[in-house]
Amino acid sequence: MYLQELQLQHFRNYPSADLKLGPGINVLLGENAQGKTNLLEAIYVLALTRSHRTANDHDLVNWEAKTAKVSGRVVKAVGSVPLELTFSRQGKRAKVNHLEQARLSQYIGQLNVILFAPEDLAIVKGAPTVRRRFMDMEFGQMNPRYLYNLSQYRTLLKQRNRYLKDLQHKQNRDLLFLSVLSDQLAAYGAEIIAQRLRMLHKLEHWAQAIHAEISQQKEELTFHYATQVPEDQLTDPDTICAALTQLYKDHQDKELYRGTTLVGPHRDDLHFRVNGKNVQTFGSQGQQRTTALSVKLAEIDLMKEETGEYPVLLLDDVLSELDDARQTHLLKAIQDKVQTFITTTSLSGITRQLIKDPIIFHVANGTVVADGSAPSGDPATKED
Ligand SMILES: Nc1ncnc2c1ncn2[C@@H]1O[C@H](COP(=O)(O)OP(=O)(O)OP(=O)(O)O)[C@@H](O)[C@H]1O
Repeated sequence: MYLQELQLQHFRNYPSADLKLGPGINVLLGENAQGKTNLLEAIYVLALTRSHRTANDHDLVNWEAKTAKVSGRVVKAVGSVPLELTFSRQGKRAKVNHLEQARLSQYIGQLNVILFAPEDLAIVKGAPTVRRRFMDMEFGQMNPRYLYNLSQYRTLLKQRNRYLKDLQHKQNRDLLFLSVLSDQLAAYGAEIIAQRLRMLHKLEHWAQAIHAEISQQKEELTFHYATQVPEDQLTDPDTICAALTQLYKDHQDKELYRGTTLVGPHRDDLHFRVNGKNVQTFGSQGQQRTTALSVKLAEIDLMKEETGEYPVLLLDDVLSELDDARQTHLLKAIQDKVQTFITTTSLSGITRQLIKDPIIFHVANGTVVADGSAPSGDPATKED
């Protein structure tokens, strides 16, 4: 799939913008703080209805305006689809084919994106919440069922936590309602865990091959899904559900004491191991970087397999962060098959091959102008 056009209205520092995009490589070129990342963010938001930089949608609205709009047209094998998102104080509205969607989960998945940013290292080095968010965002956009289970699970989790808090200080506890909530939560939790395991199994397969190649076959990357559900019960959703139900019973006193749910996919983690050792704790910087890049690159293949289409790649300031070997792998993975957006302050830093036939957009102070070729005299174009 690729994004053919993008329109912005009062989005961040753009009063308005209307871009015709290329199906190959699109370079967003400009000085610092001009709006390059804001453009990438707009594409990310158009795909996922939320930003990767802020949890507050209102940050996306231009400081001088009340409403922001992002719209675009996605071209897929089956045809093209117009998408539109509006953000205002009243909330956000999402349209597919000009029709308003009652649920955002019906909208997400129309446009698939993978964002590469310097913060990706946090997937390996950061807290478990970063890895859970990674799984939820990525698997959610590939699989509407995952998104549905997740949203049901979150609603029930809030309700169960509230009820646990209510029970915390009571002498006479009515535990029947708690067990009803536990059963419901276990059912959705089990679906999420089973889907995570299925997707992680595939992701591991692709990531392993990429990691082995980058490390010249010296390292083997493996994944381990860390959960309280016993390993021999991590099979089908029914078995996982029974295991979770048992865990809620085992942890009941502790949960009542703490007033919160201590078991389930919202507490699970994903460990990356290189040659059997947890790379978060024991890996070198280089191994951690290779792991993060392998996992992100593997997503391209996973998305293609799950959705039938290649996703759109957003590279925010990452090329300068990668050494030559890692740049080459990134390049090989996207070459001629994936629409890519790259932000950069200068073309000279980008691998020569990577900027083969790019469309260049000059970004300055909330305006963006397309340019068929790189500016003359630029170091990257001198050899042409
Ligand atoms: N809601 C908003 N309304 C108006 N301007 C905003 C809003 N949010 C951010 N900005 C402005 O957008 C600019 C930052 O844009 P952006 O993050 O896209 O920079 P960039 O071109 O990617 O720079 P760098 O190369 O430093 O990452 C800043 O000048 C900031 O003040």
